[in-house]
Amino acid sequence: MNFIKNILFVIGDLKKEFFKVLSFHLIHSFLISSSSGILVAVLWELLKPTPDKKFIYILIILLAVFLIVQLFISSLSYKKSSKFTFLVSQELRMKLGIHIYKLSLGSLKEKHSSYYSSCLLQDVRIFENFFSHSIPNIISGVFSVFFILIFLYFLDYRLAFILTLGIFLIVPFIYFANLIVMYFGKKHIEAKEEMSRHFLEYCEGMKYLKSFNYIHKKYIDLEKILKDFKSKSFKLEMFPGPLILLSFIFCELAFLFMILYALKYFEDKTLSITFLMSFLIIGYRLLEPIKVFLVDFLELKYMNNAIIRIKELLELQTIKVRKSNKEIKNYEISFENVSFSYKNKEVLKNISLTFPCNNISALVGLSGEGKTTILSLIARFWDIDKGEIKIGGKNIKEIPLESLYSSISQVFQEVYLFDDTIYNNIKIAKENATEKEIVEACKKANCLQFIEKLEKGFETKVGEKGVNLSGGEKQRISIARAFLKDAPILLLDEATSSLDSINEYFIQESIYKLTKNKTVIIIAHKLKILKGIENIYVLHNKELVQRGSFEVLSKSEGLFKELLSYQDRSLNWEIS
Ligand SMILES: Nc1ncnc2c1ncn2[C@@H]1O[C@H](COP(=O)(O)OP(=O)(O)OP(=O)(O)O)[C@@H](O)[C@H]1O
Repeated sequence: MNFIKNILFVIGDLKKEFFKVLSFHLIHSFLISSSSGILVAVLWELLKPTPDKKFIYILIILLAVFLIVQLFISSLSYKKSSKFTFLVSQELRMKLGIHIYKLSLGSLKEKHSSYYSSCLLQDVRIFENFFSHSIPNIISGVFSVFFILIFLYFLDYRLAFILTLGIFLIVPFIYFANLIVMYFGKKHIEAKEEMSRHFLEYCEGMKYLKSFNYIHKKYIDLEKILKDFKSKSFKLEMFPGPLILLSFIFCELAFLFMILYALKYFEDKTLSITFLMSFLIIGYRLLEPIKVFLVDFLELKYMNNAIIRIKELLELQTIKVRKSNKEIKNYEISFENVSFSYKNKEVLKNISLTFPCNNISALVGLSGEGKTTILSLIARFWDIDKGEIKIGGKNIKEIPLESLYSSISQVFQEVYLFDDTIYNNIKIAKENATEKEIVEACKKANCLQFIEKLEKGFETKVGEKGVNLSGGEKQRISIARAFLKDAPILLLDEATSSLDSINEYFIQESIYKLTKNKTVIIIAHKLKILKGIENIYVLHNKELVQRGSFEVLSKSEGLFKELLSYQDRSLNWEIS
């Protein structure tokens, strides 16, 4: 009965609408069964020695009315059912979308992005198909069988009992077919996700596959995955199939068995010809909904697998915000004995540092020392294991996410652009930004010139992940976003690494202007650009090893001076 719980879980607050749809299907199946009753009445009248023609006409008119009402209710229940289905799937997709937004990056990264897209698209689609096609069949199957059986019991309980027995005999077959669908259905859904993941990688990584001449190997992998999917699809269809066929055969056998008994009772004179004929007609009508039910009931089990995955996604840990009455006094950021690990890999150990407001601070260290991690922790992409991170004296775990995100502008190492126009890509930083503000931000980020040179200017589509733009152009757009957002905290992670020297110079100037009343943290591998910065933190081996101004650090013995000297040496390096 887990599947009922699962269905109710997915339906959520729409239970009332669901029961309305159910009641329409119920009325519909009642009408279908009742029309069989009218047919029997016609038959009874016809088999009388002197049939009452007038009564037969009345019955036929009644039957016609029933059929019209049935048609009306059927189209109404179809409409209600479709409306309900698309409402549930829309709500479900929105619920999943919001849930994904609330996940910490740690939870989010536990699964491949194809998992989320297959949950949102394919699994919800399975659910959609089930609700729009299978639920009506299952409900009308169950209720039609129920109503017809009641009617048959009124006619002759002995024959009705034989048919009931026949129906119960198929239960073990359904049970085993269900187990098979549960098992192979799960594997099938997983294989589908695996296939979409590989296709995605195959397309996205094409540039690298070509440059490393690796396409052939990747194609063989893809072929294997496609074969695996084919085999799982085949198993899903083939293994439960014979059991369902056997169930059909058992139903037909039960019907034949019933005929044998009916003939026996007829010979015994305990069954009249009228009842015998009625049983033959209506009893046979019982088989149709049973068959439809059997096929669609398996769909239910397949859908159950999809719901289990949807539930799994909804159970992934979201970021929690603790209640607090404390106000943010300013935008100073402080780390107090912070330790952090990615799963089991410790990256930061007992780090304590302060990034003062109205000031620029910098993080320096070798590659992989945890600089980007520190910026991610400020934005609460992950939660720390130990210690406290505070903004203006308030623990970030107590700051509502919306307000935390709106306080931070971030320029990431990797720029992500949406497959939209340049204008809309910049505007994501400030929903209600005016055109003037966007142009101003572009001027500061030194990207107005290149945008205006494009044929469609701001309306140019950047392509998937910004493929139509160069690395430097993408980076400037991402800087323009930060200027536009104008948040009190600015986090710059190698923000100018893809730029030529001229652009880098002008943007740095803009950044320095921007930082007057902000808390700015810069990560830069080119240490020379940190000249004049008072707060530089040097990380090494998970710990903070040096702190101080550029002037002091460049003269003191330590990692900073060593890094600086290597940079000087690399500048003087030449191909001999
Ligand atoms: N999502 C993640 N899951 C697991 N480990 C991660 C993850 N992100 C980063 N790491 C690891 O954490 C360590 C610190 O990474 P981080 O990106 O913070 O370093 P960084 O100092 O910014 O490096 P770089 O200067 O090369 O950008 C690295 O060893 C990296 O492999």
